[in-house]
Amino acid sequence: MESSSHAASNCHDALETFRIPSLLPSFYYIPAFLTTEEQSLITQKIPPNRWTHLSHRRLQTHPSPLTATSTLLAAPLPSWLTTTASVASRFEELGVFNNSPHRAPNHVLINEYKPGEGIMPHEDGSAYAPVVATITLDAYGVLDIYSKGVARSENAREDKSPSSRIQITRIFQEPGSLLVTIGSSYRDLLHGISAVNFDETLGPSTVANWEMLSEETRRTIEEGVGRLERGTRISLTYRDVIKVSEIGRKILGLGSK
Ligand SMILES: O=C(O)CCC(=O)C(=O)O
Ligand SMILES: [Fe+2]
Repeated sequence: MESSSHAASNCHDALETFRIPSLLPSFYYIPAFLTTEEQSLITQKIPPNRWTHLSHRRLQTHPSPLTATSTLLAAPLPSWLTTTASVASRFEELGVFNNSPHRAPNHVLINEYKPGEGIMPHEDGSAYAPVVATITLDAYGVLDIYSKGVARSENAREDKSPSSRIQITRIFQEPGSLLVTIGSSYRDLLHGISAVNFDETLGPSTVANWEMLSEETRRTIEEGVGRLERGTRISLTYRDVIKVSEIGRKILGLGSK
């Protein structure tokens, strides 16, 4: 859909260089956003006592989980999430949050996936402005992208089964990379990570950002004939929660840290 690139570019000029060409116009892949050293600086700062254990991954939320009404109690993000490797400044340079209400992230989810773990296809929903900046740490990831529509079926009930969702493509996330999902890609598509120990059939025809991967990554995948063994991947997803309540700051005395 080359014709839509101009409309998408006006506020995200710096990001345009990194647009994944074969997808809807609002996925951007920035390889080597962080060096190996910068990745470990961040990994070392992740607090070991903040994990919530879920069935197929573990999760932590900063500065705090949203309330039942999808509201963030105002509090700054911990500085290690914004100043380490100048992450927040690098987002600014790229204009990642230029169009979001607070023009900067105010919420970060940290997910850790061991080999064989993943996350079911889902959408991130309307609590957040439609922009997510995902940093991949330590090991590669493969994000499966699905349309919200379901495959046609003779049996209407079957339409609701997860297997009938239409997988559009996959995005390969190298360690240290940044993936930015904006606008229609955020609103109109689902994403998930399959709970496998090996990814199979990786290659130019199945990975949307194949041409943007390093030669080393492509060679490794080719040597494995499209098969790659998962390691333990940590993802940091930076978001802008739309509703923010100052009550947390005023009454609970939060935000002074
Ligand atoms: O780990 C990822 O890259 C995806 C995480 C995710 O989709 C989520 O937390 O909503
Ligand atoms: Fe998600």
